[in-house]
Amino acid sequence: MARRRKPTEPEPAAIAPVVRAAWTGFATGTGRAIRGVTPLADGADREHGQPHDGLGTVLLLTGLLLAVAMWTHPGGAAGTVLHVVAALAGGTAGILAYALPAGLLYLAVQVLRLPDGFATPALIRQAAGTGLAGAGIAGVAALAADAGGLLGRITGVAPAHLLTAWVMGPVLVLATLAGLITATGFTTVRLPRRRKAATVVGVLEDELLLDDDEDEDDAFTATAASVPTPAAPAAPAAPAAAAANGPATAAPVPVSPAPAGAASPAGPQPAAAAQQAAPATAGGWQLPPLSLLSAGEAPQRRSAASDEVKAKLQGVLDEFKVAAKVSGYRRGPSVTRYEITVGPGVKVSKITGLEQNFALALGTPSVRMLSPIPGKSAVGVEIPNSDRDTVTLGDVIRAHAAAWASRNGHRLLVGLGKDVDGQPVTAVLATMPHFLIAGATGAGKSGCLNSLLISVLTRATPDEVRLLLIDPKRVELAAYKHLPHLVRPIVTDPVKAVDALQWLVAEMDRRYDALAAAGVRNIDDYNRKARKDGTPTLPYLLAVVDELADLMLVAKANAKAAKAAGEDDGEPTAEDLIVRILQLARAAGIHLVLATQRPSVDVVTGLIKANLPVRLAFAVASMPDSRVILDAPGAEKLLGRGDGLFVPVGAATPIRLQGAWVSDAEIAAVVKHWRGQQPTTSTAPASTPDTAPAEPETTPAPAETPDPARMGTVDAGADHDVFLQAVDLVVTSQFGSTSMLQRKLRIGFAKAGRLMDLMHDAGIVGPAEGSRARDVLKKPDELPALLAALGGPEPVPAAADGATVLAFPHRSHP
Ligand SMILES: Nc1ncnc2c1ncn2[C@@H]1O[C@H](COP(=O)(O)OP(=O)(O)OP(=O)(O)O)[C@@H](O)[C@H]1O
Repeated sequence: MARRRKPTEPEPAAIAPVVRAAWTGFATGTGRAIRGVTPLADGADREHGQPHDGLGTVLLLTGLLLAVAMWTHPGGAAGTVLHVVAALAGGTAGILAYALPAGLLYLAVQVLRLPDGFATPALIRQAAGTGLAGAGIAGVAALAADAGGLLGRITGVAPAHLLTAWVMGPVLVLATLAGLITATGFTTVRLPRRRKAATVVGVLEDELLLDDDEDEDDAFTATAASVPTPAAPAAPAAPAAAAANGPATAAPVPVSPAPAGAASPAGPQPAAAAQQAAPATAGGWQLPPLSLLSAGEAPQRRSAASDEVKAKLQGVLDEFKVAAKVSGYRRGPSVTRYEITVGPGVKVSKITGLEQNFALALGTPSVRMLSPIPGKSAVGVEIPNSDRDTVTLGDVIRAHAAAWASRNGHRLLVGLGKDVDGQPVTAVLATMPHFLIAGATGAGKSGCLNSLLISVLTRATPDEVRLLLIDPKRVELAAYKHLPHLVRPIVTDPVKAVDALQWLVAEMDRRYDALAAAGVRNIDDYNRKARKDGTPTLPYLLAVVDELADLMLVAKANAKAAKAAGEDDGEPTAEDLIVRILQLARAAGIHLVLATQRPSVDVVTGLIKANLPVRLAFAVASMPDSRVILDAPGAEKLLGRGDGLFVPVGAATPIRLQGAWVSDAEIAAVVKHWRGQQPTTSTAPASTPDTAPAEPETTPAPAETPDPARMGTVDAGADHDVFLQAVDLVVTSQFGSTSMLQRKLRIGFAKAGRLMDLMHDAGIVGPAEGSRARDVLKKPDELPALLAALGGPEPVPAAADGATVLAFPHRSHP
């Protein structure tokens, strides 16, 4: 008769889930502890499943039990049990039983830290090699001293009956050696393989790096002779050599190993390695060390909170009887993406339709569904992490340490952040070739601009990249005002910002003239040729506008007011200029980064958007705002503080990323590094006098001494008459403004800019001073003699009233 269970006795069915839950909790905790001590390997969590915590924990416990049994001899009842275990192990493996716990513990750690499917071939190879070596050792031990246990008898004694011990001995030794070689790979030469983030950006970056290799190599070789030997990055090790390299290289670059926690998810490319490989100097400039950029927190791959969310999502699916399974998750820096595998015959819309229910179950409005997850046949649900990780630019750069350290890569390589898989996202601004960053206030635009600028400043000298910073908000970019990379002081006045854009258009035209004269198609070809010919190269020009709305709206308001007053002079608007640059500037090496917190159609107009395919949206207030930026909804569900959606070149779907962060202290350190540096040699002066490094805002540029000897040599070619009219206008009005010349002489901006440059060459006006009109260095009473010197008509005698008579009748202004 079956025993009746007492009413107080728990049902076995009720015990089982408790035990299972306790075991799962224990195994998960063990796995997390192991992973906390030994971080995942490069790319370990990208394409693979979760680690096997259950199997790993069983192996770990077995290894520990055997270790205690074999290596210690405890007394008491436990000792008796362990003695039996040791006897069993010894009987099976002989003397090898002493090494068995070490093997099991190693295997357990590998199973716990490596995700399913990752490094499986390597693990199988190691296990097979170890097995073969074990069989060989046990066989030899069995033949020599009957100490090989059951295993040794099978592998050594039994075959020796057939082949004799004289044959089996050497065979077993050879088998042992072969096993050891297979397991350790001791004799194989392993070339390091570079792993890259499999983003569209990464691919582009690869192409670019390869493309540039050849000529950049040339450049480096060519300059190596004329430039002092770069100071060894590990300068403390070779102070004497560094000191011998002249002033620019004498100061050793401080190199410190990456602070604790610098391990990046993209793998073991240690910061120190990047520093060692990076040349400290380039063209006489000294590049800042990457150690100025700090490391973030070590990313967490799993957390109890994420496991809980996974269970809740599964709960919702079960509740609505949808045959789908939450098969896993990827924990990114700010959100975790849960993957739902859809069962056969289940409509995907049934899952996506549960968005509100997921939000309700989790108590968060920010649920974003992806159907499907790009590259996978699964539906994604992105849920904000309760504890977000800060992604530092230092970590993103160090994850691409090799690319950053290399002088072969593109100077406009920038770190943007990390994607949901925790992989670094980088981009080459030159391929984009322009970039729109938009988001509500506080969403992370300035953080992103800082990351872009600091990325460039860690790799590019002023000979290689020049910056034009337009900051109508006045404070956002102020930290950069002392950089030698600036082509002019930071422009803070929206009206003057339009002048700066005009200058940029003129610079673009001048560059096109230079490209045409050299018979090349773009700046890269031009620089390649210049290096071969030993002539100056052209720097890239990166213009950053923070805030586009101020510029567009103020300029629009001014134009409207001028029109109302009947003064519409047909000058190009900010939009006209921006569109022109967006359309044409790429070949000239000019790239625009536009940031705005007003993603409305009057700021990000259709024309601007049509020419700006690469965009990054941070959190916005509404879906229409998201549509303005991305042509799709999604940005309204972002979390702010650097959580963004990035549309790279040619991408169909945006990449969700957590923007990289640089602190004010890091910006200050990098700017301080550059401030005050003067190159010992300069390989690439700017293309025009206008692109010479600007004096800081506080120090007005000294007026250039006019050189009368230069006047006769000024040659305006076919435009000589117009040039003389321009000189007349400028000297008479004492106003060295390019736009004034445009208006009065009805000429284009490029021509007006060229005439102004000629006047500068002739010592009539001073150098360009930001967006201000140039100083006029000639007085009206000097005009007749001046015109005569320039080959103009004979001086006209002064009028009887003493007023200067203009040598040229001005065209009437409509
Ligand atoms: N990538 C990031 N990582 C962590 N925190 C960030 C990040 N970006 C921004 N934040 C946080 O959000 C705050 C606001 O960011 P930021 O100044 O970049 O916003 P913004 O979009 O430029 O705003 P505004 O338009 O008002 O200037 C920062 O002070 C910082 O605390």
